[in-house]
Amino acid sequence: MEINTHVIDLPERIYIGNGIISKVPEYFDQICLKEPYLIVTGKHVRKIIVDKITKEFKDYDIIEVEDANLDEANKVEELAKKLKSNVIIGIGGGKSIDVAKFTAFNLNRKFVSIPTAPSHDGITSPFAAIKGLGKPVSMKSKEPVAIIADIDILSSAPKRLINSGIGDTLGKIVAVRDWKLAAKLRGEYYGDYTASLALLSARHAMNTTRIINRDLTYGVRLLVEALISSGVAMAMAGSTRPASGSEHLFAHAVEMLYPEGPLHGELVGVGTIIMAYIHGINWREIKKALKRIGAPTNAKQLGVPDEIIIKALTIAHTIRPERYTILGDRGLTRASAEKVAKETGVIP
Ligand SMILES: NC(=O)C1=CN([C@@H]2O[C@H](COP(=O)(O)OP(=O)(O)OC[C@H]3O[C@@H](n4cnc5c(N)ncnc54)[C@H](OP(=O)(O)O)[C@@H]3O)[C@@H](O)[C@H]2O)C=CC1
Ligand SMILES: O=C(CO)COP(=O)(O)O
Ligand SMILES: [Zn+2]
Repeated sequence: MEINTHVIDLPERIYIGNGIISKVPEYFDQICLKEPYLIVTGKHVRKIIVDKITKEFKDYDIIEVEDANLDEANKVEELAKKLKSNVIIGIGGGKSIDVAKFTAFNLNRKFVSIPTAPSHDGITSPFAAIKGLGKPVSMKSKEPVAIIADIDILSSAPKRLINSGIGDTLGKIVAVRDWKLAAKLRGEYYGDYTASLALLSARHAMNTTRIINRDLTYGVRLLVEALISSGVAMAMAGSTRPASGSEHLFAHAVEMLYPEGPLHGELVGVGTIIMAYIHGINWREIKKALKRIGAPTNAKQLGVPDEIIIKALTIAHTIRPERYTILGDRGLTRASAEKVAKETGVIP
């Protein structure tokens, strides 16, 4: 009899609270993380936040990444080997965290996640979106030994980044429907528990849209918890399936066609409106929620030409053919793509 082993890599410890960034050295002692450390960050985050963390470090190096791609990951890998660092720390948005966890996985080093923006659910997930590997989808990576989520820092991130995290999380409403559909039509494994966890994150994100305009700190805390549990859902499922369906395929397609475009979560938000419409669920509620917080709901606000939106809708199903979604095997015709984009108000 074949025994299927399902391995779940979860974060070991999550620190979440206000002003906790100054406690990083204390936390590292608690979980016995030893220097030298390698910090992976971006040039903006380095200026604003990294110095606050490294004040008490003695043996460490910092590397700035501009993009989450293979070339950058290779540079980080080389430096980590040279430095003989056992701990790779990602400080920043999704890009820096992804490069750090991908390198930590390849070298089998410990990975610490210090998010500076609640813009994505890669904070916890043992997956990384690394460009240059053929497909714009996530690769298996290292789970964090610790996540340090300072709500003061996360709340002071630009509003656009906060809204982006809400968009990424609302996407789970569609992702879970797509997963259920794949289970019914293709007999794909469907994990009820992880699906529920992902949906719970989306519910939290929906609540956040009602709170954040009057209580930013509380709203961000709620959002961060949602992002963390969506990442846990991915870890438990052993894939990004609970967190990424047709709405993400649309986002990836736009990113491919229009690389310097919007933030990941902004695209996922608009993708969620469109795919919810195709699923026949309450897409207006999703659109209203995004509008409430001032997140983009159409091509103009995204800064993406209408033609790219239509093209992306027609190619989205080809991005990850093995992941069945509402787009089916043949995707949308150009005429249908135009129709759904118009009816949802994404294009005029
Ligand atoms: N692994 C996974 O499961 C997931 C991965 N992702 C990936 O994450 C990426 C998206 O992450 P996202 O955070 O939106 O984009 P980025 O990491 O590219 O960050 C966007 C910008 O925000 C800046 N920034 C971050 N924090 C702050 C802050 N506190 N104050 C001011 N500026 C700040 C960054 O600065 P700097 O230039 O210094 O970095 C960067 O310029 C995509 O590559 C996506 O594929 C998304 C979801 C899940
Ligand atoms: O962005 C993600 C979840 O929010 C990861 O999804 P992908 O596997 O589609 O890259
Ligand atoms: Zn995402």
